[in-house]
Amino acid sequence: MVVFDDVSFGYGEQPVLRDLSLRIDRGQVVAIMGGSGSGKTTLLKLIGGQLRARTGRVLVDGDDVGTMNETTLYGMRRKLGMLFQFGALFTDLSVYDNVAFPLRERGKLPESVVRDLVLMKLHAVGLRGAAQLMPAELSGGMARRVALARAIALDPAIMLYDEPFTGLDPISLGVTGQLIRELNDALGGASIVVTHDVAESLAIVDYVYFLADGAVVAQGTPDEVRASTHPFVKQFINAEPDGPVPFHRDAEPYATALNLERP
Ligand SMILES: Nc1ncnc2c1ncn2[C@@H]1O[C@H](COP(=O)(O)OP(=O)(O)OP(=O)(O)O)[C@@H](O)[C@H]1O
Repeated sequence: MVVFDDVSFGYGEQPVLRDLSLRIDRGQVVAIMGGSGSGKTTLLKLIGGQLRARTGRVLVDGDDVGTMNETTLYGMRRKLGMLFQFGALFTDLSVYDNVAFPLRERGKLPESVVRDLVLMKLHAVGLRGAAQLMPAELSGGMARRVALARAIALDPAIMLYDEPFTGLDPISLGVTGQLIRELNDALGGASIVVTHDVAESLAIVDYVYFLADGAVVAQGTPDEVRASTHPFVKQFINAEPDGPVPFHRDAEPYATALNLERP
């Protein structure tokens, strides 16, 4: 469903992805893990076509995103559903109208069909009973689930999740993880979960890629990841502050920055 074939990308002079190759097959939920600034969000933007690879190819459902024009890009994006960490709901619209929004925007659907689809999506996330509430009346976990119902309104073949677990309480965390898995299996497509949340994602994904400095440094199934002796993977799994991923970003020496080196 998604293939990165030797992809390089940078903002200006700064290289962000270096010769990155990975693939996500139909039916799979795949986690992309990596430290802050390792290029995870950039990777999602390359899939959505907001950014284009400098070298290499990004294929979505077999088509090269880098060569798409406006029209084909628009068609490709219809296959994508996105849930972002702060995927804000429209605060002046009810839960029902939030989920109906992408369906109405698409046009042509009679309101009776919109209604059935909205209730079906809300039912899938367990919130049919919240249809008439306003976003301000929802807990953080509920709001995330409504955003998820809205993201799947048009039955996307590929779901992209950017930090879906951030800021959730343990119960909402588990519910969101299970929903990601169940919706993937129900939609019959593929899902990519960009996350720092090791425990939650290992419980639901089929495969994990670890990114560091814009390259894949380790990969495997959850069982392989748990058994890995790779220093990077161990640092991540055990949440160690320092290791192959340094705590400090490269900077001038601290003493120089504080002007302590003057005689
Ligand atoms: N629009 C931009 N212009 C310039 N540099 C950018 C831009 N967006 C991101 N970067 C840089 O590219 C690198 C990768 O950013 P990216 O957002 O992909 O990382 P990330 O892995 O998603 O990080 P995090 O987990 O902190 O969200 C970072 O060093 C960041 O500073």
